[in-house]
Amino acid sequence: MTTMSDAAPETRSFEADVSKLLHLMVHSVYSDKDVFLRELVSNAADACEKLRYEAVAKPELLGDDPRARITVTFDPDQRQLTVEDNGIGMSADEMTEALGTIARSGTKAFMDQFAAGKDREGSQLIGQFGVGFYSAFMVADKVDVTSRRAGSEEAAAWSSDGLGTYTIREAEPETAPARGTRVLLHLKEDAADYAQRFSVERKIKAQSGHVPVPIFLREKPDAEPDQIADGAALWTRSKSEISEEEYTDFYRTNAGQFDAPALTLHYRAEGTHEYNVLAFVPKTKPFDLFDPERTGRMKLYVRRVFITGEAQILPRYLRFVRGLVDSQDLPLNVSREMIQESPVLAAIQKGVTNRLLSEFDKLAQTDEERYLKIWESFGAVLKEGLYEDYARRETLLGLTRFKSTAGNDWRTLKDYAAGLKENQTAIYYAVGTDLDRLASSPQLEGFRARGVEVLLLTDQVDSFWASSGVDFEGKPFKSVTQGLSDLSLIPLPDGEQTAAETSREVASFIDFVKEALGDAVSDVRASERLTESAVCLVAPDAGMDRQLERLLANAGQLAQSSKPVLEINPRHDLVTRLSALADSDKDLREDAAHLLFDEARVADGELPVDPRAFSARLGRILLRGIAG
Ligand SMILES: Nc1ncnc2c1ncn2[C@@H]1O[C@H](COP(=O)(O)OP(=O)(O)OP(=O)(O)O)[C@@H](O)[C@H]1O
Repeated sequence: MTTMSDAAPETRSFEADVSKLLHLMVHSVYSDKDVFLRELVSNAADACEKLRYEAVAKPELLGDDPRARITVTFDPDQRQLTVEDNGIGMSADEMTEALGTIARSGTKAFMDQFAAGKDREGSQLIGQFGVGFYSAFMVADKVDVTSRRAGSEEAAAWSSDGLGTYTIREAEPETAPARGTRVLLHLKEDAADYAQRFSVERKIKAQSGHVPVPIFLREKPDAEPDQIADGAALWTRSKSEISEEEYTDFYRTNAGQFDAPALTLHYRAEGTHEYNVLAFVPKTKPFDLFDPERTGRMKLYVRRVFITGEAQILPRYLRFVRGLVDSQDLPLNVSREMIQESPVLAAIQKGVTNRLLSEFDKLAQTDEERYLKIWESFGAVLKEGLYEDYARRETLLGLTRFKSTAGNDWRTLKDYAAGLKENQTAIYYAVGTDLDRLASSPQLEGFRARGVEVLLLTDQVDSFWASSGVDFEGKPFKSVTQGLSDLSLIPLPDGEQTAAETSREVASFIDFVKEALGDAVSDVRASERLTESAVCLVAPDAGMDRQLERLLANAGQLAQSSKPVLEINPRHDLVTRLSALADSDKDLREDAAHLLFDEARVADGELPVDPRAFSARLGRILLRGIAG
């Protein structure tokens, strides 16, 4: 600390974002205020675990008080509640940093959502953004934090009413905890319940009964504390002794979540490496799931000592999984960086990833409905694995579910393969952003007519994996907007005729259109894939899928986009009539050529090439129609 004088408290302003956040907390009509208690207990437990970790290298930090402990004191007369730990503590600088700013990215997004917010969502957001401490201001009109860093003589005191400023000063040593942090809440009038035993005890047991640090409760600072939670690590107990409620409590406290898990995986790996795994798949999807900075949320413990939340235990495409791995074999006394490189960790990563995927598979077989819920929340993330994790691609393809032209239900690739048509050589897909629009795109018509199923892919990631050379049972994936479709080989159902040869007239109209459009297209040709629409756009034969090209172009990753191919339906009334027009109608044919191209662009979700020219052409044609 550079400027803090001995006695005088120094008043500082919160960072602008903190002020906004506090304003939201203070004024929220948010009903589930209990979460503040879970946040404070969870911070206290984290502080104890951090100390346990630092004490591996520096046992002297523990002094004569080696047992971690959280003490909660309620005082109904003073309307106060205190959460105290004997963990790592904070120096004055650390307090200014931790309790005056918001370090995490995405906080702005949090606040926008919170402000817009429905209560239930708000409660889920608090945990996700590490704004936990500030939630104390939902129930307190003043918060005092006194802390002493482990191993330090000095202590510091922070205080705020949550209204824009806080004070920080040196604390008199005798008023501060010998080690660790004390958070004292001056409760608001309508929050007096949090100073009552029945309420505090019940809430802590329900919300935080499974934190890995024992919790004591006492009435007033000089009373004898009772232990209300034993701090036994839930994951070391046997599965058969643990109830679903206990798992859910643990998940909520440990992962800062507010829903119930959609899937719980708890097992002990034995053999070359020994470790316990307790992992949860959430029910609801965090909204920062696609934030590029979002990393995995699995914590690493070594023999019950918390090591880091940063170890990448699972691949990125499983970043929605919460929980922990507790290893028996990793050394405690190496740095976090070294642990990351350890072959033991690599073995754990492999083991846990495989196990999770096989649990998904099992669930898909035994309880499809539950699996589909998980898929609906996290399928778009799992699919990233299709191009990031080549070795597990087949497994992941087996887990992937699709919407398709075959109906509204989710489909598997096995379902698709079972319905392959005679001479069908590929698995066809269409990519877009909107399912309904995709389902009605003209490119699908010829496939529909032949009963060929087309997968309808609407997640961003789909463009990437589907065009990365994937195949299933020997059949490659092929975009319906890409190149020539080989539809002519697939017979139409009985009674329907295969396309007749394109007439000379139509062929020459096609040549005319090609000339009229010039450089705007790479080709104009008769289409096999259209049955009802007059025109559609497809990618050139060797070109990229059109949706992928659009994505890359929008992201500025494409120097030059390719020219599309305009396909014309030679059997369409409009086309045959235009083809039959005399040469003297050249102007009309020219307008029609451009309008057909614009129509195809619009069907693809794009704008006409030149809106003014478009209106002029449309106007001319309408006038001609009116004039008869
Ligand atoms: N009891 C405590 N002991 C030591 N440090 C603490 C304590 N409480 C809070 N802190 C510090 O304040 C920071 C901010 O706490 P806050 O609850 O707002 O977010 P967080 O704990 O980082 O995130 P999350 O709530 O998602 O776990 C913590 O990261 C920690 O550094």
